[in-house]
Amino acid sequence: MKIGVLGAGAFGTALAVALAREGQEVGLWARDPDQAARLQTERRNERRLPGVDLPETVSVSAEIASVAQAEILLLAVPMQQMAGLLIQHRAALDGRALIGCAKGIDLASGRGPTQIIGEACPKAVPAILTGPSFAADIARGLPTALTLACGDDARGEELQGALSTPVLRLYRTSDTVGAELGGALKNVVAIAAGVVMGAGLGDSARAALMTRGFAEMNRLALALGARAETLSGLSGFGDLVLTCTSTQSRNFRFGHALGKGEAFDPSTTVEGAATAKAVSQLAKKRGIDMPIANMVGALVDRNITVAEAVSTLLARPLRKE
Ligand SMILES: NC(=O)C1=CN([C@@H]2O[C@H](COP(=O)(O)OP(=O)(O)OC[C@H]3O[C@@H](n4cnc5c(N)ncnc54)[C@H](OP(=O)(O)O)[C@@H]3O)[C@@H](O)[C@H]2O)C=CC1
Ligand SMILES: O=C(CO)COP(=O)(O)O
Repeated sequence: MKIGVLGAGAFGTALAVALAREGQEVGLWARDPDQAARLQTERRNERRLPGVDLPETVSVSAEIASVAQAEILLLAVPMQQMAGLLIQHRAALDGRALIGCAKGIDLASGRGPTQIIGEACPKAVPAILTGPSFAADIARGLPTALTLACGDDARGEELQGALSTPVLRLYRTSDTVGAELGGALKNVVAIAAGVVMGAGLGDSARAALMTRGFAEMNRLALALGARAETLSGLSGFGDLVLTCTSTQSRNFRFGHALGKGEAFDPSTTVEGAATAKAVSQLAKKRGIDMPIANMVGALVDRNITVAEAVSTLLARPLRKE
């Protein structure tokens, strides 16, 4: 089955490389014609995924209509860009299997990837690929396990088969809500974990933050219809652990810089920043307590200082676990 990847960033390029290494023909779409031409001739994406060669079976193009002819399309653009991309290119994309790879919630609509896909492209088969996996690890061929969530389990099984490789192992679920909320919320907690470490609060405080963050993830996700086992799986707990404990994570590094009072490159993709605000809004509407997400949203907007955020969290009333 031919596969198309829309978005030639770190993750899109890594997925294209991993699938092409298994002999798959992969079309990779970069929106900028100059960048597409450079990748196609140089066979490298030095800006987003340095040091990785593109296999011969990857062809890079800025023509979305040609890449979109593939049966399966992976949408590897940042969350806040996904709705615009789908609406702009609906004619080319509707009716395909469209697999969201972004980890976040759209700030304007409060929706996750599969709902955004379903609304923009009503004839598409919406799915999501998520779980603990750094682009650089995938590109190096290191073993990774991810979650493929599709509401239509029969189509999900086809996609699972088409996108798995011996080292990229996909587990399957029909719980799209749980899979996408796990991936979105763990980025918010990872920013908070970075703040804790950057502010010098220590490993014990990070473990406490991760645990309370996981409780918070469950509270919102279950209220929105997710299954508890999805949150405990790769797309929730698994990715929470990875992202809160690795300096490879951009969300963690962004939080670390906040905690230390250092600057951070604004061109870096940090999905948890907008998503913190999106989930705070979702939770507020439902009366759900999300102190960590609220704190991250306020820090991102510079409405509070790190010292104020820490003392607010520590001053919360003592309660049952
Ligand atoms: N990197 C990782 O390890 C992983 C990332 N993800 C998820 O994948 C998603 C993408 O992240 P990642 O690839 O790392 O991000 P990058 O910052 O590396 O790349 C983002 C890419 O999206 C492109 N892009 C941005 N806006 C648009 C648009 N409107 N239309 C078309 N293309 C656009 C950018 O193009 P341009 O260069 O022209 O700006 C760039 O190629 C995120 O949601 C992230 O959470 C998931 C798992 C792992
Ligand atoms: O989602 C990821 C790993 O699973 C990548 O995390 P960052 O976006 O924080 O780099």
